[in-house]
Amino acid sequence: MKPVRAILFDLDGTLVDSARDLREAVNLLLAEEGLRPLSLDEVKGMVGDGVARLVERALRATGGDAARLDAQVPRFMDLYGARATRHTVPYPGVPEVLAHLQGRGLRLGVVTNKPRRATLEILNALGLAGFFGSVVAGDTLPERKPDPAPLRHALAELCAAPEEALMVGDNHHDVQDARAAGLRAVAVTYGYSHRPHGELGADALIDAMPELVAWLGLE
Ligand SMILES: O=C(O)COP(=O)(O)O
Ligand SMILES: [Mg+2]
Repeated sequence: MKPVRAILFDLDGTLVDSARDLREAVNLLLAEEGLRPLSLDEVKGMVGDGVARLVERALRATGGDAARLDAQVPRFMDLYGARATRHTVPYPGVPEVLAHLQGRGLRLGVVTNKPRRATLEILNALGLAGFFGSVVAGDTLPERKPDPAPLRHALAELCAAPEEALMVGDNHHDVQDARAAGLRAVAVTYGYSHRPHGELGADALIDAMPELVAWLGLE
């Protein structure tokens, strides 16, 4: 097996814990619609497939009208854009691991279903942007994860072949699209997976980002 030379990271639930800010924005939208607020766990169960699916799931779970998504999704983005970095933090060890891997010469990228504007705002605010040679967001291409196109796009930007690349994510989509694009996959157990971790089909499960360095043999 070829050594790993490029790593693509999912954002929400893998690099950053963004659920509190997402919850606040969702609950403001729900309040405007006269609907009940969601708990943090409910929101975690709805993240990972892009903002349109998050808003749709939030409305359905609270008895709202998902027929006006065309207006509700931009409204959510306005509400979220104003508070995307209030409580959002990197998971333990993430900045240190990214610095270590970059220092070892690995090429790093982000592939997320979150829209680009919020993605860049978070990466910049948390001091993570400089680690990544490619950032492919939910609206960068017409396709989103689990379609393998965003992963392939990131690999092309990093000049890396699938056989020498690894995807690290929290969701079955991340593992699924890594497989579809011919990459190895590591899943984190602390994120927002909607399925039991053992069923994700990843090459390895890690409970914290520093375990990735050991798994790669790059201590
Ligand atoms: O669903 C989203 O908006 C983002 O999710 P991801 O970073 O886990 O792809
Ligand atoms: Mg995720």
